[in-house]
Amino acid sequence: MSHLKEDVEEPTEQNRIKRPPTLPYYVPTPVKPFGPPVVTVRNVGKAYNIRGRDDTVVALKNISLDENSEFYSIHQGEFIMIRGPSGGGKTTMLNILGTIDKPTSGQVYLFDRKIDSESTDSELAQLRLESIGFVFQTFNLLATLSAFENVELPMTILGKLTKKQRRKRTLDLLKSVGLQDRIMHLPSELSGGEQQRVTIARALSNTPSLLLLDEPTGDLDTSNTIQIMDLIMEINLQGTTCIMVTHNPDLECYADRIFYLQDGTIKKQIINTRQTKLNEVKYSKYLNLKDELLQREQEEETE
Ligand SMILES: Nc1ncnc2c1ncn2[C@@H]1O[C@H](COP(=O)(O)OP(=O)(O)OP(=O)(O)O)[C@@H](O)[C@H]1O
Repeated sequence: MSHLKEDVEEPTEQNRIKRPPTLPYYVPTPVKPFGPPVVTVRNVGKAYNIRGRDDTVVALKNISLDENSEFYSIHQGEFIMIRGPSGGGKTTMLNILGTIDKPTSGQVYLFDRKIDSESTDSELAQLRLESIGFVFQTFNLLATLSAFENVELPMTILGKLTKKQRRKRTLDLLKSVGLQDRIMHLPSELSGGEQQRVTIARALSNTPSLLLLDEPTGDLDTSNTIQIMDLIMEINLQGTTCIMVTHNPDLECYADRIFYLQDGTIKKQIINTRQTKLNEVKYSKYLNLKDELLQREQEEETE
């Protein structure tokens, strides 16, 4: 089954278009083609044992993302968002897709490689280093290394480039995220938005096929949130598959497809026929207006 954009133009009840890209704070982006499936999930479950107690927490129940089913596989170049209530299993799912965690049952196929409870830690570590980039809410930069050294490190560990090639790629990456003037800064000398840019540059250092992002804008203000989302979308439009967890419903417009996870299962998915960006000025106005209305409502209630 093909899942090119044209195939999903007609919304069904299940795959309805969440929002047409016509609201004033949306900026449409070019329609892009998708490649073959790169992430397939079959009957994945995850149960955590509670230390010191004869008890388990079931975080994921029988999740499948499979061609020919409603929740089809993730295709190369897709931008996926995972949303849902706290404790629903979003981070657990992202960690399993990123091989940071292994499923208790079922299998994940990443670029045709099978990952299950039998996969070895060293095999998964190599797969992560070569093919997967990670961006977290809390930046996770090494505090004693400069922006340059943080970005260069994964390339040094992988050992495929010469020192000269690494240096050029590091500078190119820092330039691509707009940090050419902050190369020697330590993380503590950078703003939150700048630190997240370094994290994104570092995540891209080994040219990953898959970029996983867990609340990448959770600690950022509106302006930085939009700048970081625009940057992630640019990376996605160049062909990198992105899977992002977020609590912010206003960011859904950046995604091609959104999964809603609750109680460890996918409750529904939404397909956007077209990705859109947020226009910072108009979106900020909309947020201010929303705040004003909320404040007025509260004042009226207390009168
Ligand atoms: N290491 C762990 N040990 C035990 N239970 C865990 C562990 N990690 C997660 N859980 C439990 O698994 C369930 C899913 O957690 P998860 O972090 O995936 O949810 P989430 O949707 O990402 O939540 P949030 O939005 O609050 O970050 C929760 O009930 C959580 O308490």
